Amino acid sequence: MNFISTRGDTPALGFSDAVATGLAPDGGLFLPETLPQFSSDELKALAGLDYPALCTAFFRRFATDIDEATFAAIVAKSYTSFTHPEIAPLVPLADNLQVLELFHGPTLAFKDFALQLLGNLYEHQCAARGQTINVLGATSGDTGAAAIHGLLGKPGTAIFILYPDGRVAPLQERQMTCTGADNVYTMAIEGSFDDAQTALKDIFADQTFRLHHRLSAVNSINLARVLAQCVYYLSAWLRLPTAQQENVEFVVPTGNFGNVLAGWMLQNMGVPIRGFKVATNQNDILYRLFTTGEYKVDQVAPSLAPSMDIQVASNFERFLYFALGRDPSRVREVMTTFKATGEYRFESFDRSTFSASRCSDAEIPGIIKSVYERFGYVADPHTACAFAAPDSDRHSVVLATAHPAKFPDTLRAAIGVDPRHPSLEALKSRPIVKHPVAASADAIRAFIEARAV
Ligand SMILES: Cc1ncc(COP(=O)(O)O)c(C=O)c1O
Ligand SMILES: N[C@@H](CCOP(=O)(O)O)C(=O)O
Repeated sequence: MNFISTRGDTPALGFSDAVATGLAPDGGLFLPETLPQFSSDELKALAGLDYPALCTAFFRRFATDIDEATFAAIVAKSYTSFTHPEIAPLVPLADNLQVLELFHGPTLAFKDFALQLLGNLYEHQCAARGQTINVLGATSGDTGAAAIHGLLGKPGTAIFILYPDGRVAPLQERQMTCTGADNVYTMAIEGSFDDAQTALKDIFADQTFRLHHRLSAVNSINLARVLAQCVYYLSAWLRLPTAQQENVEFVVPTGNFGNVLAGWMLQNMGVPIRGFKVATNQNDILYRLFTTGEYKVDQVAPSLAPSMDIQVASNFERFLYFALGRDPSRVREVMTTFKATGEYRFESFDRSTFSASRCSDAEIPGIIKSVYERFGYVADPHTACAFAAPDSDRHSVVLATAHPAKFPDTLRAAIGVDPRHPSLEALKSRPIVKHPVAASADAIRAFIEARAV
């Protein structure tokens, strides 16, 4: 399987090279050249596989340049650090409502699903190619921690994480800055996640720097992230009774649009999912897109669901590619206009698969309370956004994207509960090590230059 850039000016690459490259050199995002199709017989054959076996079977369609036994071993290792035997349990709340819990990995957020795997893939690549690798990511809280824990102490790797200072939750910051690992560098920048992500893309666009440092990406600009996230949708879908399978809507707390895009890509591979609800916080650019057809950037407003405080959603470009009939020249045109004006209006696009909801900060505590009172379920503030606009005519599976213990202040204020997790408690007495760096590509480049392996 080859992977092509949404902007069409990069030669197609195999899986391992596309993963190592991260952002395509033409500024676009990699996508599979064609989306493989799963027939209903093939789907039936996947039912009953455990999570690692399902993940391996799914990736056979994509990671065709890694032999199956090697890939299976990488996958098996990646999911041993999850504490729930089902890896991604489906918790019933009502007849037509379930929660897909995605927070049983080492950093208690859905990012672990892809970043444990990516960390092990990088380790495999370093060994196979006899090279070191420097990994760069931007985070609004969870990707950074998960990426760091995917690569912690792995020989031949260094990891550089940009995050908006003061705009991630205190325990998220501790997960990144209290590791004590000497291959981890956390850069606290002034500004928002969008500022961090813009600087990161500028650095990846600098091919000389990227190639010199063998720089790779851990954000969902990396196609391996999105593919690994397809697997938990598939796993959940396969576990639903037949009547629910075709009527299911996944309700997805959304920021950078990687999570819900993964589900949508799986639907486009022939898995008959009814639809997806894009659930935003008060940073509602994607809510506005899917209700009006207009994609228009606004100021990022810090919220109680800080990891979703994003306006410029990276994976919009992948969606755009499909929405524009897979025409890279149109993607280039739209992205150039968008960069200059901060807006784009679709004349028409089929958004029937998507519904959308948004949730203000004023609403989040009330939703946490009502979910707790109605179902006895403790939802973190991001997951709470997915409960904002319940549907009655379909089977809803809400994606619980983070463990509530990461956000104790909001939980205490909403329901008087103080959720704790031993891995987070252990961090509270450790020293924070972070590096203030200006949110400019030059300053970040200089920082990396001095520390890269
Ligand atoms: C807890 C949590 N929920 C939801 C999201 C949004 O996911 P995505 O950026 O893939 O849309 C994030 C960050 O990405 C997150 O950390
Ligand atoms: N919410 C994310 C932001 C980055 O998203 P990604 O999926 O592109 O890595 C975070 O927690 O860092």
